[in-house]
Amino acid sequence: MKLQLALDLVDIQGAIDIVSEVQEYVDVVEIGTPIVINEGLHAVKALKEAFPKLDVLADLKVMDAGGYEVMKASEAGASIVTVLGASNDSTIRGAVEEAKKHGTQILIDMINVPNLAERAAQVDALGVDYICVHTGYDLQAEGQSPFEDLQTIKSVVKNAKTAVAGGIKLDTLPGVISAQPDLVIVGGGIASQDDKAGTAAEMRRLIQEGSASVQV
Ligand SMILES: O=C(CO)[C@H](O)[C@H](O)COP(=O)(O)O
Repeated sequence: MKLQLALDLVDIQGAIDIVSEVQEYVDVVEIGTPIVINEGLHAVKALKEAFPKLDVLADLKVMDAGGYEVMKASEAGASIVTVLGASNDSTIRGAVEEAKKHGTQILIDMINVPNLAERAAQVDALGVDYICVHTGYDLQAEGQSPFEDLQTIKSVVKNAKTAVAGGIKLDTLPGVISAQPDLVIVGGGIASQDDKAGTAAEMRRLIQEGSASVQV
């Protein structure tokens, strides 16, 4: 199980500052959609240059032109690119095909997909690397969480790895870990904390403990 730090509400320098504090505890750094909108793919390039050992995820939430968008993000240094599960299958196929040329991975974001189990099974057959349940900020504000959705995809996804995002904090992490996703995505739960390194270290410890308990 890997830990991904999502950076959304900062600029490039702010992102570098946060990652500098927590880099030893995270596996993947996400350049969130707001950063890409504000700064472009330069943000992906800058973070990859600053932290070459970390995987950088470009949260483009691609909805069309999958091949082209994945090509540009891969050229900027992204190891993983997000494509929306609500996209047409042809967009997802184009993204997967292009990703293979670059050794990049595709994470399908199932945000706002109504028929989650059915669509997750369809997307799983398209050769994607990750399928991610995600409760976005607007629904988090209405009290929703991605935890039930994670159970749903765990029961139907057979090929891809599973991921979960949306308001995960230190106190809700144990419940997430017990569902055994392959990738846990945390934004504000680390980036908005006063003690970012301490929080990330504790999350890393819990994840290692949770992964080990399943292996034995
Ligand atoms: O993709 C996102 C928003 O669309 C966020 O990066 C994701 O939800 C994780 O951040 P947080 O833990 O703060 O919810």
